[in-house]
Amino acid sequence: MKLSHVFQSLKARHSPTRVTLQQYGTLFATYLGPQWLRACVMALLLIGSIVLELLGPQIIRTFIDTLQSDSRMQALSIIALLYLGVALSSRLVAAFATYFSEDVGWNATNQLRADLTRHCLNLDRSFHAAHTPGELLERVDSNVETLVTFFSQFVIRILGSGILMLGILVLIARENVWFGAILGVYLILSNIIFVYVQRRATSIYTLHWQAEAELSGFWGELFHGLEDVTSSGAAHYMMRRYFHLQRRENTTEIKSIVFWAGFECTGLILDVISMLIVLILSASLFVQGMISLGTLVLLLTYTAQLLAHAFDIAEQLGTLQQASASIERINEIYQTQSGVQDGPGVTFPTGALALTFQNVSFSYEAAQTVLHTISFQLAAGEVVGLIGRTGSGKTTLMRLLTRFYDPTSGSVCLGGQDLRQARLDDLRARIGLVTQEVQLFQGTLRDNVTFFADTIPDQRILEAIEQLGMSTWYERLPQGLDTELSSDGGGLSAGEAQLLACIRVFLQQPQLLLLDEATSRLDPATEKILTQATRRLMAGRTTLVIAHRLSTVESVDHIMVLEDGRVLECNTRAALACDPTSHYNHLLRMMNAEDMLA
Ligand SMILES: Nc1ncnc2c1ncn2[C@@H]1O[C@H](COP(=O)(O)OP(=O)(O)OP(=O)(O)O)[C@@H](O)[C@H]1O
Repeated sequence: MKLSHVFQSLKARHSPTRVTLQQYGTLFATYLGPQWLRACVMALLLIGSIVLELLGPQIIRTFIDTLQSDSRMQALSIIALLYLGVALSSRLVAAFATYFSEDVGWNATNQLRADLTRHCLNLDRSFHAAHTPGELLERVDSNVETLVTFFSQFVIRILGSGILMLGILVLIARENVWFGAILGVYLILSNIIFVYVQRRATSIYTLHWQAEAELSGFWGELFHGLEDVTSSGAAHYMMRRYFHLQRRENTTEIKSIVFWAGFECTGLILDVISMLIVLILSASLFVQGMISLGTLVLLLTYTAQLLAHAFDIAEQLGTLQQASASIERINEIYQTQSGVQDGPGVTFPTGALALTFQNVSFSYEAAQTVLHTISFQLAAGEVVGLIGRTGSGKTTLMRLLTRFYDPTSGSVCLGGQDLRQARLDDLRARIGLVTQEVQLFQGTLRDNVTFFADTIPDQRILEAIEQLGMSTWYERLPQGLDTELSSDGGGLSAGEAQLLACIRVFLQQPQLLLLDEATSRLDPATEKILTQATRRLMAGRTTLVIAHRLSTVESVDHIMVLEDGRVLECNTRAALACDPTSHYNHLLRMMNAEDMLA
């Protein structure tokens, strides 16, 4: 059972935020269930340490009572040694229990993190447009991190302390019912207070994490756009924004600290009052001769243990508060379902795929239609050049093909199959995409072209480089496939990054190719290699190329001109070039005039 099942019940709740006991239970069952053997060892060790801790005061009582009635050294020494053995074993067992609980906690959270990452990867573009990478990092990593303690410490300490306190209460009640009753009332009272505080604190922690996530999101954006920020002298404004977000994060953190301090103080006051009552009561029972000195010490030790564990529980409730706030924030992501759902699956033909847009309209937001009833057809293997002003909808059209979004109305068919019927993985494996901004990763050239897939042999990569006509460029790289690249470009120009993307796509062997030409000015050598590589990539593939230069569309079969999300004209390149009334012809004439002027 995966996280989706855990949170399915959350969706049915009235409040989208508060986590119920049942849901905690489901979470534990999901992530601790597969580790049941370790969890059992952990529970056994836990019970062992509890029994040993309960034994300690009993041995002390026997020691004191023996000392008063029969002071033989041998008996006393045996009792003292027994106490030492029990105390040592108790520590040893507790240490093993902690080791197991940490191990179980890490395994559980690693699994949770993997489930959450997978879920985020499957969400559509509108989700990623609404959440910055920094914010997602905060949720997938930091929020899950908080749950390590929840899965490990929480179980061992809350459960352990709870059982221990119950045991102590029973043992105290056996000695004196009144004692048991008073301490029982104390526990119920403190429990009510803890539950109340827990409910209040969750919203405070949530606010704090929201502020933290915003700050992380800001850092992510700042470091990603560092070049733009510094070159435009905007560092000062960005720092102001940073201070604003930092102040908000600090304020919420202070609130949560103050709240927690108040909570601890309440616990402390309750402890002092309880200890005072116990002291007065036990002293009067002893003076009246109703209990022995050993029993008096036993009662006081048990009471001290009881209060210490009640405080420990209070501390652990802090973990629970943080955990519930984390679970809520994780749940928020988990409740988000992708607008693009997997289809039942279809069989695509082999080779290049025909493409049909039928009355396709699309809007990112309901109020603004970006594409208006677009219809066109491309036969298998044809190449269409898309031209149009900025904002005319070229990129959006491509996004519909990769199903980053689905059309608001109409349909897109590839190889005669409606894209919505296809499985996403299957569809995307058939489409090669070269975008303007190629994302590089920290790693070698090999890692970057294979997306870290170690199943692709070097020989295949080198063949791809050769077949794309990029050998001259490759030979210039200092360490060949081992050349280290970094996510900020690592010394590669925009054109070179597109070369790298061409290798990626070539290795993928897609049936449909989508190219978004780099807008930045390329040096003539790189441009030549890139032009050759893209031509070879296009061979035998249906291709849609967003062209920012007219020279790019010189070799295409069809040209489609987009304007304000509408197809202005779509025909063979030759037909449009010959038609003096066409927009393309107008652009050609303008270009020629510019050339003559130059
Ligand atoms: N994620 C988004 N959310 C909302 N609106 C968007 C989003 N992406 C693009 N748009 C809007 O959709 C319209 C078309 O944008 P699109 O990026 O498809 O144009 P384009 O022709 O590719 O432009 P360019 O040549 O500058 O890349 C624009 O008005 C743009 O503001």
